[in-house]
Amino acid sequence: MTPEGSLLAAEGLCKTYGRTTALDDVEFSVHPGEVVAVMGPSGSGKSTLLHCLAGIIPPDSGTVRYGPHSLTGLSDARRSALRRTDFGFVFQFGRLVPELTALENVALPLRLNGTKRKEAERRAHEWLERLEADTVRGRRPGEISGGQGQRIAVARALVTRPRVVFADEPTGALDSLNGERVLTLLTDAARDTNAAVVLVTHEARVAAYSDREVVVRDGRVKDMQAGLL
Ligand SMILES: Nc1ncnc2c1ncn2[C@@H]1O[C@H](COP(=O)(O)OP(=O)(O)OP(=O)(O)O)[C@@H](O)[C@H]1O
Repeated sequence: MTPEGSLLAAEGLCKTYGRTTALDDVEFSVHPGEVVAVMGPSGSGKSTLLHCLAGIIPPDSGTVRYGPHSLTGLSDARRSALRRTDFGFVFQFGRLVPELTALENVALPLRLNGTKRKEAERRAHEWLERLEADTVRGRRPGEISGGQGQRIAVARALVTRPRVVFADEPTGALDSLNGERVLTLLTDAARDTNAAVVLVTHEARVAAYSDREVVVRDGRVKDMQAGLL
């Protein structure tokens, strides 16, 4: 796939940790509304790719373009601001704030972006309903199940209406039924809002929820549907 019309595109990404090559001349792009599954064995470079794409870690060389912005050329402060407004994140273990209720957790990204409490909680409530987690809105993360926690994490990632959602093994800690429900809710919601999704996983079944799969092996990316494997 060419990066033409893409929302996020990386070229020539390289990243090493000491003697380990985590990314080796990687190209990657994703379009608005597209769900791309990033697959590959453990240690192949999937998380490093996701972190470089999201501007969390800088590559040693190469570029990441997000819309008109060169992420790699922005200051740390601008990159952080862009992450808060334009990107959403879901991790393997929700990473919810333990002291806050589910509703407060979902409202948090809006509050950090300056939205007033009442409006932030109204929108958080809507997303909790959509993610089928409204019944636990008053509970703290220690008082809910793993599946409920991941639904809350997805609601929190989507509440700001991000243009790109980065999900790193979002169902890795769930049983298959809960995992499938979370994936359905995540990808449906992202498609409805025309958000792009970069979905890192080593579970083959997750690919069924994606529009395209790429495979990372030894730091190199291969596009399955481009027939390069
Ligand atoms: N902070 C770090 N310091 C040193 N080496 C690292 C660091 N982060 C990643 N690596 C190494 O880079 C390589 C790629 O790691 P990465 O976490 O991107 O792989 P992955 O495909 O996401 O693996 P997994 O599926 O197990 O999460 C691995 O060899 C890993 O050990």
